[in-house]
Amino acid sequence: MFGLHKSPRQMRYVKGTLAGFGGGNVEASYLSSRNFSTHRVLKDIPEFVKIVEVGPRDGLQNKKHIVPTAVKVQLIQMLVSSGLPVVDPTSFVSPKWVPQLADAKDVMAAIRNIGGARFPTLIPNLKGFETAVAAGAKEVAIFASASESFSKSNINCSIEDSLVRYSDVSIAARKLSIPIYIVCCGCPVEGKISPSQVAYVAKELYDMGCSEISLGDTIGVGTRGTVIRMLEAVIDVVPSDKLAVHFSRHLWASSFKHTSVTPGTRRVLNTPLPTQWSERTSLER
Ligand SMILES: CC(C)(COP(=O)([O-])OP(=O)([O-])OC[C@H]1O[C@@H](n2cnc3c(N)ncnc32)[C@H](O)[C@@H]1OP(=O)([O-])[O-])[C@@H](O)C(=O)NCCC(=O)NCCSC(=O)C[C@@](C)(O)CC(=O)[O-]
Repeated sequence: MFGLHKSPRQMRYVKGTLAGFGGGNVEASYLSSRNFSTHRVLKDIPEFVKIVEVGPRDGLQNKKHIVPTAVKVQLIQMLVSSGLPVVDPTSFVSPKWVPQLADAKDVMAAIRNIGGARFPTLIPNLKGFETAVAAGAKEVAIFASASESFSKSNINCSIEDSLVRYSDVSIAARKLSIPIYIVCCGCPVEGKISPSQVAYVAKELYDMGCSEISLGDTIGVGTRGTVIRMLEAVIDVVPSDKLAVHFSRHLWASSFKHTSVTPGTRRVLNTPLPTQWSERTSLER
């Protein structure tokens, strides 16, 4: 348990069942951890773990059938009731691109006053930012890619254009907390993404004032080895306490089973509800 490695006062721990992860929880996974400190990023374990549940947005954005707004709201309420401190509720993206989340305003209106959790919502540009804030969002997340092809297929612009776009958002959002997502381990079009490329995009986002940078294994091809190399490159340029990770289920499983990339790297873990990559490909054009 954390206490084996940290003093009791350092043991801040947010406990939550990992949706879609067979009901296992983080604490139990850590108890079975072994093999610390072979890598720089594994030298320490986090003081606490924050779970960000992204299911209502990431899980539902690729579903073939559009889930009714009331069901989404109920899902969010239940996730908050289960004790999850941060839930990604929806995204303010183009309804032509993601019709599954065209009801973002209604979802936000229904959940904005739910107490006990934060609701960072995903936005792709200034228009999304303004709409989200008008709908009651108090926190937003932008999503950049370290893959040129994925950036184009996901937000229809190059990496450099996305950084300009997000710089505008960052200026507008200065008073808000802005988590960031980056595709890091692999790209459906280009394949492997180099750690230095991830580090470059992460640093740009950090420099523009993003409070948190979540590195995403978006298509679920990351391994413990590739993620460690990527994290080592990123923590050279961004403080580790600003980093989060967003893993697919298999990476979650292997990370926690075999010790994990999370010790020493970050306090925030994202956990999407189970989705199949075959469903996710619907986002590509
Ligand atoms: C970025 C755009 C909008 C560019 O899309 P575009 O077609 O290039 O945009 P545009 O500027 O040419 O505008 C086209 C139309 O979209 C409208 N528009 C423009 N912006 C918005 C907006 N914010 N909200 C609503 N509408 C918007 C705009 O007003 C216009 O409307 P029209 O004049 O045709 O009626 C589009 O590509 C888009 O929405 N992409 C989002 C796709 C998406 O949601 N992908 C999934 C994200 S999840 C992810 O990336 C991974 C993550 C985060 O989960 C982490 C992980 O899994 O690892």
